[in-house]
Amino acid sequence: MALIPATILTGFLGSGKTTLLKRILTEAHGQKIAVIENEFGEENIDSDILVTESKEQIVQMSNGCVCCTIREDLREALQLLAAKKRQGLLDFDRVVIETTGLADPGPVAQTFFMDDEIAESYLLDSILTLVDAKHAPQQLNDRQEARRQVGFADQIFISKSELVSAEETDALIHRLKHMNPRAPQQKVHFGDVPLKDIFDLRGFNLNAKLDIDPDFLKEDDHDHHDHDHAHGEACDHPSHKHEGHGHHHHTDDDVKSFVYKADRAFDPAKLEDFLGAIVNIYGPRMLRYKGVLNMKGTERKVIFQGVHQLMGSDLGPEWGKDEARQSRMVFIGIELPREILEQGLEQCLV
Ligand SMILES: Nc1nc2c(ncn2[C@@H]2O[C@H](COP(=O)(O)OP(=O)(O)OP(=O)(O)O)[C@@H](O)[C@H]2O)c(=O)[nH]1
Repeated sequence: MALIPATILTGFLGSGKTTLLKRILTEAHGQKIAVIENEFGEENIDSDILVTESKEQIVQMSNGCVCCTIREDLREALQLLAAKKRQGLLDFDRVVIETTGLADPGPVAQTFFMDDEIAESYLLDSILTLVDAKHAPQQLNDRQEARRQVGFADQIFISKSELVSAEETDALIHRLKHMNPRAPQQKVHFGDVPLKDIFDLRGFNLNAKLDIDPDFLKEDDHDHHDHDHAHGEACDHPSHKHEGHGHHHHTDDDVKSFVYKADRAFDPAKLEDFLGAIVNIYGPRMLRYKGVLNMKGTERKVIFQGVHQLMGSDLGPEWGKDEARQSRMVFIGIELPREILEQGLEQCLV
Protein backbone atom coordinates (compact mmCIF):
# COMPACT_ATOMS: atom_id res chain seq x y z
CA MET A 1 0.00 0.00 0.00
CA ALA A 2 1.27 3.48 -0.84
CA LEU A 3 2.41 5.54 2.11
CA ILE A 4 -0.17 7.98 3.43
CA PRO A 5 1.16 11.57 3.39
CA ALA A 6 0.87 13.31 6.76
CA THR A 7 0.95 17.03 7.48
CA ILE A 8 1.53 18.50 10.93
CA LEU A 9 -0.27 21.75 11.63
CA THR A 10 1.17 23.77 14.46
CA GLY A 11 1.03 27.34 15.72
CA PHE A 12 0.59 29.12 18.99
CA LEU A 13 -2.77 29.41 20.79
CA GLY A 14 -5.29 31.31 18.72
CA SER A 15 -3.10 31.50 15.62
CA GLY A 16 -5.88 30.14 13.40
CA LYS A 17 -5.26 26.38 13.20
CA THR A 18 -8.90 25.44 13.76
CA THR A 19 -10.05 28.11 11.32
CA LEU A 20 -7.86 26.57 8.64
CA LEU A 21 -8.93 23.02 9.47
CA LYS A 22 -12.56 23.92 9.44
CA ARG A 23 -12.22 25.08 5.86
CA ILE A 24 -10.52 21.83 4.96
CA LEU A 25 -13.27 19.81 6.60
CA THR A 26 -16.17 21.71 5.11
CA GLU A 27 -15.23 22.98 1.66
CA ALA A 28 -16.10 20.97 -1.41
CA HIS A 29 -12.54 20.46 -2.64
CA GLY A 30 -12.98 16.85 -3.67
CA GLN A 31 -10.10 15.54 -1.57
CA LYS A 32 -10.52 12.99 1.17
CA ILE A 33 -8.56 14.21 4.14
CA ALA A 34 -8.44 12.72 7.60
CA VAL A 35 -7.88 15.30 10.31
CA ILE A 36 -6.56 14.31 13.72
CA GLU A 37 -7.41 16.80 16.42
CA ASN A 38 -6.60 16.81 20.08
CA GLU A 39 -10.19 17.47 20.84
CA PHE A 40 -12.97 19.10 19.02
CA GLY A 41 -15.88 20.66 20.71
CA GLU A 42 -19.20 21.42 19.13
CA GLU A 43 -18.03 24.97 18.63
CA ASN A 44 -15.37 23.75 16.21
CA ILE A 45 -17.38 21.51 13.92
CA ASP A 46 -20.97 22.39 13.12
CA SER A 47 -23.26 19.45 13.70
CA ASP A 48 -24.98 19.79 10.33
CA ILE A 49 -21.80 18.86 8.49
CA LEU A 50 -21.31 15.70 10.50
CA VAL A 51 -22.50 12.52 8.88
CA THR A 52 -22.29 10.49 12.06
CA GLU A 53 -22.81 11.59 15.63
CA SER A 54 -19.91 13.35 17.29
CA LYS A 55 -19.77 10.87 20.18
CA GLU A 56 -17.61 8.68 17.99
CA GLN A 57 -13.85 9.02 17.95
CA ILE A 58 -13.89 9.10 14.18
CA VAL A 59 -16.54 11.02 12.29
CA GLN A 60 -17.19 11.46 8.63
CA MET A 61 -17.84 14.90 7.16
CA SER A 62 -20.33 15.57 4.38
CA ASN A 63 -17.51 16.53 1.98
CA GLY A 64 -15.83 13.12 2.41
CA CYS A 65 -13.28 14.23 4.97
CA VAL A 66 -12.79 12.39 8.21
CA CYS A 67 -12.19 13.85 11.65
CA CYS A 68 -10.53 11.83 14.36
CA THR A 69 -10.24 13.00 17.94
CA ILE A 70 -7.24 11.92 19.93
CA ARG A 71 -8.15 10.76 23.37
CA GLU A 72 -5.23 8.38 23.71
CA ASP A 73 -1.97 9.04 21.99
CA LEU A 74 -1.15 10.09 18.46
CA ARG A 75 0.47 6.78 17.63
CA GLU A 76 -2.71 4.90 18.40
CA ALA A 77 -4.85 7.30 16.42
CA LEU A 78 -2.55 6.96 13.38
CA GLN A 79 -2.56 3.17 13.65
CA LEU A 80 -6.32 3.05 13.96
CA LEU A 81 -6.80 5.23 10.89
CA ALA A 82 -4.31 3.21 8.81
CA ALA A 83 -5.96 -0.06 9.85
CA LYS A 84 -9.43 1.19 8.94
CA LYS A 85 -8.15 2.36 5.58
CA ARG A 86 -6.53 -1.02 4.91
CA GLN A 87 -9.74 -2.81 5.79
CA GLY A 88 -11.73 -0.57 3.47
CA LEU A 89 -13.73 0.85 6.38
CA LEU A 90 -12.49 4.38 5.82
CA ASP A 91 -11.44 6.10 2.64
CA PHE A 92 -8.95 8.97 2.79
CA ASP A 93 -5.85 10.08 0.92
CA ARG A 94 -3.92 12.00 3.53
CA VAL A 95 -3.78 12.97 7.18
CA VAL A 96 -3.50 16.35 8.88
CA ILE A 97 -2.56 16.47 12.55
CA GLU A 98 -3.38 19.55 14.58
CA THR A 99 -1.07 19.95 17.53
CA THR A 100 -2.09 21.93 20.59
CA GLY A 101 -0.95 25.53 20.64
CA LEU A 102 1.36 24.85 23.54
CA ALA A 103 3.03 21.80 22.05
CA ASP A 104 6.53 21.39 20.76
CA PRO A 105 6.04 19.75 17.35
CA GLY A 106 9.32 17.81 17.67
CA PRO A 107 7.95 14.70 19.36
CA VAL A 108 4.98 14.64 16.97
CA ALA A 109 7.36 14.70 13.99
CA GLN A 110 9.55 12.05 15.56
CA THR A 111 6.60 9.64 15.84
CA PHE A 112 6.96 9.17 12.10
CA PHE A 113 10.57 8.05 12.33
CA MET A 114 10.86 6.28 15.65
CA ASP A 115 7.94 3.95 15.31
CA ASP A 116 8.35 1.25 12.68
CA GLU A 117 4.66 0.53 12.32
CA ILE A 118 3.90 4.19 11.71
CA ALA A 119 6.83 4.56 9.31
CA GLU A 120 5.48 1.64 7.27
CA SER A 121 2.13 3.35 6.73
CA TYR A 122 2.91 7.07 6.67
CA LEU A 123 5.21 9.59 5.08
CA LEU A 124 5.68 12.92 6.84
CA ASP A 125 4.99 15.52 4.17
CA SER A 126 5.59 18.76 6.03
CA ILE A 127 5.17 20.82 9.17
CA LEU A 128 3.01 23.92 8.67
CA THR A 129 3.22 26.66 11.25
CA LEU A 130 0.60 29.38 11.65
CA VAL A 131 1.84 32.65 13.07
CA ASP A 132 -0.60 35.28 14.33
CA ALA A 133 0.58 38.66 12.99
CA LYS A 134 -1.13 40.52 15.80
CA HIS A 135 0.13 38.52 18.76
CA ALA A 136 3.22 36.70 17.51
CA PRO A 137 5.75 39.44 18.31
CA GLN A 138 4.86 39.19 22.00
CA GLN A 139 4.39 35.40 21.97
CA LEU A 140 7.77 34.92 20.35
CA ASN A 141 9.34 37.05 23.06
CA ASP A 142 7.63 35.21 25.89
CA ARG A 143 7.11 31.62 24.86
CA GLN A 144 9.65 29.06 23.85
CA GLU A 145 6.94 26.80 22.34
CA ALA A 146 6.09 29.59 19.90
CA ARG A 147 9.73 29.95 18.86
CA ARG A 148 10.18 26.20 18.47
CA GLN A 149 7.09 25.99 16.30
CA VAL A 150 8.71 28.52 13.97
CA GLY A 151 12.01 26.63 14.02
CA PHE A 152 10.38 23.39 12.92
CA ALA A 153 8.30 24.85 10.10
CA ASP A 154 8.62 23.75 6.49
CA GLN A 155 6.06 26.41 5.57
CA ILE A 156 4.89 29.41 7.59
CA PHE A 157 1.41 30.93 7.23
CA ILE A 158 0.89 34.38 8.72
CA SER A 159 -2.69 34.96 9.88
CA LYS A 160 -4.43 38.18 10.97
CA SER A 161 -2.10 40.42 8.98
CA GLU A 162 -5.09 42.66 8.24
CA LEU A 163 -5.08 43.62 11.92
CA VAL A 164 -1.61 45.18 11.84
CA SER A 165 0.26 47.66 9.66
CA ALA A 166 2.29 46.58 6.63
CA GLU A 167 5.44 47.66 8.50
CA GLU A 168 4.61 45.42 11.44
CA THR A 169 4.01 42.48 9.13
CA ASP A 170 7.29 43.14 7.33
CA ALA A 171 9.18 43.26 10.63
CA LEU A 172 7.60 39.95 11.64
CA ILE A 173 8.48 38.35 8.29
CA HIS A 174 12.04 39.52 8.72
CA ARG A 175 12.27 38.15 12.24
CA LEU A 176 10.80 34.78 11.24
CA LYS A 177 13.20 34.53 8.34
CA HIS A 178 16.13 34.88 10.69
CA MET A 179 14.74 32.21 12.95
CA ASN A 180 14.00 29.87 10.07
CA PRO A 181 15.39 30.88 6.68
CA ARG A 182 14.34 27.71 4.92
CA ALA A 183 10.57 28.01 5.41
CA PRO A 184 8.70 30.07 2.80
CA GLN A 185 6.18 32.50 4.31
CA GLN A 186 2.69 33.25 3.06
CA LYS A 187 -0.11 35.43 4.42
CA VAL A 188 -3.44 33.73 5.01
CA HIS A 189 -6.77 35.38 5.76
CA PHE A 190 -9.11 33.30 7.94
CA GLY A 191 -7.56 30.07 6.74
CA ASP A 192 -8.20 30.84 3.09
CA VAL A 193 -5.35 29.04 1.42
CA PRO A 194 -5.50 26.75 -1.64
CA LEU A 195 -4.94 23.08 -0.82
CA LYS A 196 -2.03 22.97 -3.27
CA ASP A 197 -0.18 25.36 -0.94
CA ILE A 198 -0.76 23.04 2.00
CA PHE A 199 -0.20 19.56 0.64
CA ASP A 200 2.58 17.68 -1.11
CA LEU A 201 5.13 20.28 -0.10
CA ARG A 202 7.50 17.42 0.72
CA GLY A 203 9.31 19.76 3.03
CA PHE A 204 10.30 16.88 5.18
CA ASN A 205 11.16 14.54 2.41
CA LEU A 206 14.65 14.21 1.14
CA ASN A 207 14.89 16.28 -1.97
CA ALA A 208 17.40 18.60 -3.50
CA LYS A 209 15.49 21.73 -2.64
CA LEU A 210 16.91 23.94 0.03
CA ASP A 211 14.65 26.94 0.17
CA ILE A 212 16.87 29.70 1.35
CA ASP A 213 16.39 33.18 0.03
CA PRO A 214 19.66 34.21 -1.67
CA ASP A 215 19.27 37.68 -0.15
CA PHE A 216 19.26 36.13 3.28
CA LEU A 217 22.57 34.47 2.53
CA LYS A 218 24.05 37.76 1.39
CA GLU A 219 22.82 39.52 4.46
CA ASP A 220 24.01 36.68 6.63
CA ASP A 221 27.55 37.18 5.38
CA HIS A 222 27.84 40.35 7.40
CA ASP A 223 25.25 39.69 10.07
CA HIS A 224 26.09 36.41 11.66
CA HIS A 225 24.24 36.19 14.89
CA ASP A 226 21.39 38.57 15.22
CA HIS A 227 18.25 39.59 13.49
CA ASP A 228 17.36 43.11 12.57
CA HIS A 229 14.73 45.39 13.87
CA ALA A 230 12.53 47.09 11.42
CA HIS A 231 14.20 50.31 10.47
CA GLY A 232 13.30 53.05 12.85
CA GLU A 233 11.77 50.70 15.40
CA ALA A 234 12.50 52.02 18.85
CA CYS A 235 14.44 49.65 21.01
CA ASP A 236 16.72 49.98 23.96
CA HIS A 237 17.60 46.40 24.52
CA PRO A 238 20.98 46.12 26.27
CA SER A 239 22.23 43.33 24.03
CA HIS A 240 22.09 45.45 20.92
CA LYS A 241 25.17 46.03 18.94
CA HIS A 242 25.48 49.10 16.83
CA GLU A 243 27.41 48.16 13.79
CA GLY A 244 26.95 51.13 11.55
CA HIS A 245 24.82 49.34 8.95
CA GLY A 246 22.11 51.88 9.51
CA HIS A 247 20.23 49.43 11.69
CA HIS A 248 20.93 47.54 14.86
CA HIS A 249 20.57 44.02 16.09
CA HIS A 250 19.44 42.11 19.07
CA THR A 251 19.64 38.58 20.33
CA ASP A 252 16.27 37.97 21.97
CA ASP A 253 15.24 34.96 19.95
CA ASP A 254 16.85 31.82 21.22
CA VAL A 255 15.76 29.96 18.09
CA LYS A 256 18.33 30.92 15.52
CA SER A 257 19.70 29.66 12.31
CA PHE A 258 22.89 29.81 10.40
CA VAL A 259 24.02 28.70 7.02
CA TYR A 260 27.27 26.90 6.37
CA LYS A 261 28.75 26.87 2.90
CA ALA A 262 31.84 25.11 1.56
CA ASP A 263 33.42 24.88 -1.87
CA ARG A 264 35.65 21.87 -1.14
CA ALA A 265 34.06 18.42 -1.01
CA PHE A 266 33.27 16.63 2.26
CA ASP A 267 34.98 13.42 3.29
CA PRO A 268 31.96 11.13 3.92
CA ALA A 269 33.44 9.12 6.79
CA LYS A 270 34.69 12.19 8.63
CA LEU A 271 31.41 14.00 8.18
CA GLU A 272 29.39 11.06 9.44
CA ASP A 273 31.54 10.73 12.54
CA PHE A 274 31.40 14.41 13.27
CA LEU A 275 27.66 14.86 12.77
CA GLY A 276 26.96 11.68 14.74
CA ALA A 277 28.90 13.05 17.68
CA ILE A 278 27.33 16.49 17.40
CA VAL A 279 23.72 15.29 17.39
CA ASN A 280 24.50 13.07 20.36
CA ILE A 281 25.46 16.07 22.40
CA TYR A 282 23.41 18.91 20.92
CA GLY A 283 20.47 16.96 19.39
CA PRO A 284 17.86 18.20 21.85
CA ARG A 285 18.64 21.78 20.84
CA MET A 286 18.85 21.09 17.10
CA LEU A 287 15.33 21.59 15.82
CA ARG A 288 15.92 21.14 12.10
CA TYR A 289 18.89 20.91 9.82
CA LYS A 290 19.15 20.22 6.17
CA GLY A 291 21.77 20.41 3.48
CA VAL A 292 22.75 19.77 -0.10
CA LEU A 293 26.30 18.44 0.01
CA ASN A 294 29.20 18.00 -2.33
CA MET A 295 30.64 14.67 -1.21
CA LYS A 296 33.88 13.09 -2.32
CA GLY A 297 33.36 9.95 -4.42
CA THR A 298 30.03 10.77 -6.02
CA GLU A 299 28.88 12.87 -8.94
CA ARG A 300 25.50 13.23 -7.29
CA LYS A 301 24.33 15.71 -4.70
CA VAL A 302 23.97 14.26 -1.24
CA ILE A 303 20.89 15.48 0.56
CA PHE A 304 20.89 15.28 4.30
CA GLN A 305 18.47 16.39 6.96
CA GLY A 306 17.50 15.77 10.52
CA VAL A 307 15.31 16.55 13.51
CA HIS A 308 16.96 16.52 16.91
CA GLN A 309 19.05 13.30 17.12
CA LEU A 310 17.52 11.67 14.06
CA MET A 311 19.44 12.24 10.88
CA GLY A 312 19.31 10.79 7.38
CA SER A 313 20.86 11.25 3.98
CA ASP A 314 20.11 10.28 0.44
CA LEU A 315 21.55 10.69 -3.06
CA GLY A 316 19.99 13.48 -5.07
CA PRO A 317 20.42 14.35 -8.76
CA GLU A 318 23.83 14.80 -10.40
CA TRP A 319 25.52 18.16 -10.15
CA GLY A 320 24.94 20.20 -13.30
CA LYS A 321 27.78 20.62 -15.79
CA ASP A 322 28.22 24.32 -15.11
CA GLU A 323 26.96 24.25 -11.56
CA ALA A 324 29.34 25.25 -8.77
CA ARG A 325 29.67 22.25 -6.44
CA GLN A 326 29.03 24.19 -3.32
CA SER A 327 27.72 22.47 -0.20
CA ARG A 328 25.08 24.42 1.70
CA MET A 329 23.67 23.48 5.06
CA VAL A 330 21.21 25.26 7.28
CA PHE A 331 20.98 24.62 11.00
CA ILE A 332 18.00 25.81 13.04
CA GLY A 333 18.02 25.45 16.79
CA ILE A 334 18.32 26.84 20.27
CA GLU A 335 21.68 28.22 21.29
CA LEU A 336 23.42 26.22 18.62
CA PRO A 337 27.17 25.78 19.07
CA ARG A 338 27.84 27.65 15.87
CA GLU A 339 31.60 27.87 16.19
CA ILE A 340 32.00 24.21 17.12
CA LEU A 341 29.87 23.24 14.16
CA GLU A 342 31.70 25.49 11.73
CA GLN A 343 35.14 24.44 12.87
CA GLY A 344 34.18 20.77 12.95
CA LEU A 345 32.65 20.88 9.49
CA GLU A 346 35.77 22.58 8.18
CA GLN A 347 37.78 19.60 9.46
CA CYS A 348 35.56 17.23 7.48
CA LEU A 349 36.46 18.80 4.12
CA VAL A 350 38.96 16.99 1.89
N1 LIG B 1 -8.77 38.85 12.12
C1 LIG B 1 -8.48 37.59 11.88
N2 LIG B 1 -8.89 36.65 12.75
C2 LIG B 1 -8.60 35.36 12.48
C3 LIG B 1 -7.86 34.97 11.33
N3 LIG B 1 -7.73 33.63 11.36
C4 LIG B 1 -8.33 33.21 12.49
N4 LIG B 1 -8.88 34.25 13.18
C5 LIG B 1 -9.63 34.25 14.45
O1 LIG B 1 -8.74 33.97 15.51
C6 LIG B 1 -9.40 33.25 16.53
C7 LIG B 1 -8.61 31.99 16.87
O2 LIG B 1 -8.63 31.13 15.75
P1 LIG B 1 -8.56 29.55 15.87
O3 LIG B 1 -8.66 29.00 14.50
O4 LIG B 1 -9.51 29.05 16.88
O5 LIG B 1 -7.08 29.38 16.42
P2 LIG B 1 -6.35 28.06 16.95
O6 LIG B 1 -4.94 28.18 16.51
O7 LIG B 1 -7.09 26.86 16.53
O8 LIG B 1 -6.47 28.27 18.51
P3 LIG B 1 -6.19 27.19 19.69
O9 LIG B 1 -7.11 26.03 19.40
O10 LIG B 1 -6.55 27.97 20.90
O11 LIG B 1 -4.78 26.85 19.65
C8 LIG B 1 -10.79 32.97 16.02
O12 LIG B 1 -11.66 33.92 16.58
C9 LIG B 1 -10.67 33.15 14.52
O13 LIG B 1 -11.88 33.57 13.94
C10 LIG B 1 -7.45 36.00 10.40
O14 LIG B 1 -6.79 35.75 9.37
N5 LIG B 1 -7.78 37.28 10.74
